[in-house]
Amino acid sequence: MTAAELAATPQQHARLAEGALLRADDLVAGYFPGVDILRGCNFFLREGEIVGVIGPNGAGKSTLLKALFGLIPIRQGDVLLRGESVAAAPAHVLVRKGLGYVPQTRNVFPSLTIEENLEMGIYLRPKQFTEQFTVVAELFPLLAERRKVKAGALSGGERQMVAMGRALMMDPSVLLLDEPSAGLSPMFQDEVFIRCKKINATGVSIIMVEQNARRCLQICDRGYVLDQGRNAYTDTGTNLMHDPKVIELYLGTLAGSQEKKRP
Ligand SMILES: Nc1ncnc2c1ncn2[C@@H]1O[C@H](COP(=O)(O)OP(=O)(O)OP(=O)(O)O)[C@@H](O)[C@H]1O
Repeated sequence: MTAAELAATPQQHARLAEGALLRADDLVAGYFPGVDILRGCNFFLREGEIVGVIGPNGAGKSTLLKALFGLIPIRQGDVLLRGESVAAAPAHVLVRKGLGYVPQTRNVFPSLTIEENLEMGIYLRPKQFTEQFTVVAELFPLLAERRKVKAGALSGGERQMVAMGRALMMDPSVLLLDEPSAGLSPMFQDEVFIRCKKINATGVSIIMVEQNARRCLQICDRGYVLDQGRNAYTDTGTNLMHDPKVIELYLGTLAGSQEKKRP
């Protein structure tokens, strides 16, 4: 089955999404009344997977994460977490249910130290701070080494570690990452993808929105290409990377724009 065929039918989505950890069915959502950004988007994440979401600028990738995390109202369709509808649940409830979210920008408190930033991540269960800090520091040793340094003094890559570390403090089962490699040097970008694999290996399922489409698809179990708020293609990361239509329509231009950004 080709990527195009998989994306074509909502019935196939419904069948494939059965038993998924997190799924969105026929999602319609937006910011302003009467303006839909997601226009019938289907998505699912199975336990243990890394799923990548790529697509052109403005396709609705970040909006999908915000809708899954209860940050914008869902106008139609449903979001199910372990089979339970959470479409109306606000973000703080979803955090308790095991979702962690790392926004693309303004994802650390610059005037707070690394340690204080991580404390903010577990303010719902402060007594577990020490235990969870040890777990997070195993993934990001730098956070322990520099725990008294203010986040505002860190590099972009280090801030990204703080943001991911903070989201991991609540021991989530699903981590939603919005363009974790954005604005980082190629070396730090690579580091981010390696860390994501390590986090995934600890049992955390990951949804990753990325502009660095090729690198994202390389580490993903499955990927979605969004276009104009709908699924354009979906398949395994490897198949999407080698699908001539996906290359022609999305990877060529996306890869080109990535190249141009590099110094
Ligand atoms: N807070 C907001 N208020 C109003 N409109 C928004 C808001 N955030 C995004 N949009 C609009 O929603 C549309 C989709 O944006 P979104 O950020 O989801 O796209 P994206 O696929 O993540 O693209 P990019 O890669 O450029 O971030 C765009 O037209 C954008 O202008």
